Amino acid sequence: MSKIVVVGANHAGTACVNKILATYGDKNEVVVFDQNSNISFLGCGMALWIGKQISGPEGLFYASKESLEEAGAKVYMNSPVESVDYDKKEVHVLLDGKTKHVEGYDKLIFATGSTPILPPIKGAEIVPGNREFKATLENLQFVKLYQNSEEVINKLNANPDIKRVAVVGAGYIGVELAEAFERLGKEVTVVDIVDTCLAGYYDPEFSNLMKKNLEDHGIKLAFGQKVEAIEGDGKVERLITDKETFDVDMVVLAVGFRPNTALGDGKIELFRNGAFLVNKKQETSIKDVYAIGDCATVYDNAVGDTNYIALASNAVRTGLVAALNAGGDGDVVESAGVQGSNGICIYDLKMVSTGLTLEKAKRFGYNAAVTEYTDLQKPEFIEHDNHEVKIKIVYDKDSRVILGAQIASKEDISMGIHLFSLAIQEKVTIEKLALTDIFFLPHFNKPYNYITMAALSAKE
Ligand SMILES: Cc1cc2nc3c(=O)[nH]c(=O)nc-3n(C[C@H](O)[C@H](O)[C@H](O)COP(=O)(O)OP(=O)(O)OC[C@H]3O[C@@H](n4cnc5c(N)ncnc54)[C@H](O)[C@@H]3O)c2cc1C
Ligand SMILES: NC(=O)C1=CN([C@@H]2O[C@H](COP(=O)(O)OP(=O)(O)OC[C@H]3O[C@@H](n4cnc5c(N)ncnc54)[C@H](O)[C@@H]3O)[C@@H](O)[C@H]2O)C=CC1
Repeated sequence: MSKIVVVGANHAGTACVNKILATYGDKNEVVVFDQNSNISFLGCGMALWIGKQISGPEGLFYASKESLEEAGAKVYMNSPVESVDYDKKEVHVLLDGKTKHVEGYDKLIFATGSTPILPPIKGAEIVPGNREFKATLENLQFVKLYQNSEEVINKLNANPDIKRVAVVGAGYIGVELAEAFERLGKEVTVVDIVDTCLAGYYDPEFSNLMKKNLEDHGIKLAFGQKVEAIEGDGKVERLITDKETFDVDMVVLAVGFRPNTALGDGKIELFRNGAFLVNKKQETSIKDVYAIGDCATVYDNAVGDTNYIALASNAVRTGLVAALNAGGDGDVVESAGVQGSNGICIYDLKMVSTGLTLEKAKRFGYNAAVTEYTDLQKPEFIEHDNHEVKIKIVYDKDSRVILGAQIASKEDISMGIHLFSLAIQEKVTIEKLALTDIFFLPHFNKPYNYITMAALSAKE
């Protein structure tokens, strides 16, 4: 019997632990340490909870210490792993945040995730040693954990005077929270250093749809501005950028995640952003040490190389791969790689994307071209609930292989993006996509649907 120690039990850790125990039963002793008091919080529900679109946070958890223990693991919560002795194969833990404890391992799996990036903004600091990203200035909020959303909600409930909220970062978290605060009747300003929103996921014409959507709902956009300082007498009063000063009562910082890899202690090879560099088996550069989820790299099929993409979907899948490799007797399972598929729904605008935008494809050196199409979801004779859909496909002019896709509509077009995710993974060409069998039923789509039409319209 071998002992597997898992550090971190959120989405990656939970998936991994459950898979090891379900697949290899009693072959392994599984010991789990997590520094938090809860696990499996679905951050994606944070905006829905804050914006009162769901009644409470209860449904945002799908696992617990008890459920992992029922599956057969030994789980220690509130127990940070402080260091690892890779030669002796031991982890050093502060059990319950108090008692020093040493646990030996045969295999070690890091699922330590990520932390919110703290940009160099005067006045924006985290209380030293605080693991819940508490800022020194009151009403300056980081948003990652369950506790963070709870704190925001408690403050808003207790202080009706918090009327003006600035969100720094117009990525996925920032845009979702902007909607949530606006739904609460707050005056919302979204600031981003680049001159658009969702720039990592969409080309400008798609980002512009979201921009307009936000503005149509009264959200103020301050794009292309660098935040220099957050000021106030003990609590937030002003947000100062290189161009403007905003009087605000709360500031939320959401400018991306940084991998949490301090336990590597300079001994494990890292990617350029500090993530644990792993191969397709989730192995790090140290034997018997694996890394999964937001603390690790992924193999990105769209760029044909290692990359960093922090998503719960990647966390779960990398957890499964590590479980199958670490839990069995020399089993070898390789990740199929990822495309960074993602989606967002703000008010009634739904946008999904996968792979590379045109701008990114060019940056990665592809001779990239695009084909676009806009049409109704269903035939014209369907007079109700029939909205326009905009699609853009990015492909490589030389190899003809599909590199990315973006779709936007008021319709639920989310399932369509999975086709493109698989197409990128399997290196499907734009010509092959044009002849792909896509069913037709007027309740759902058109015979010459926008996917086929976009592919058939490829000119270059
Ligand atoms: C507001 C918000 C919305 C999001 N929405 C989506 C979405 O819609 N779709 C999507 O795909 N992704 C979404 N994400 C991203 C997603 O939440 C992350 O990609 C995911 O949480 C990564 O899971 P993980 O288990 O790898 O890491 P984490 O969730 O960061 O978990 C790491 C775990 O490790 C523990 N840990 C860290 N260090 C130690 C240590 N030294 N000792 C013990 N324990 C330790 C932590 O307590 C934590 O439980 C969202 C994130 C946020 C914040
Ligand atoms: N729907 C989904 O799939 C969701 C996914 N997530 C994931 O969680 C992770 C973290 O999300 P986000 O924090 O929103 O990161 P993000 O990468 O989506 O967006 C960060 C934004 O901050 C901006 N920015 C960077 N530095 C800045 C600075 N100094 N000042 C102002 N703006 C700055 C960037 O231009 C970018 O628009 C991402 O990997 C994201 O994909 C989060 C929420 C929802």
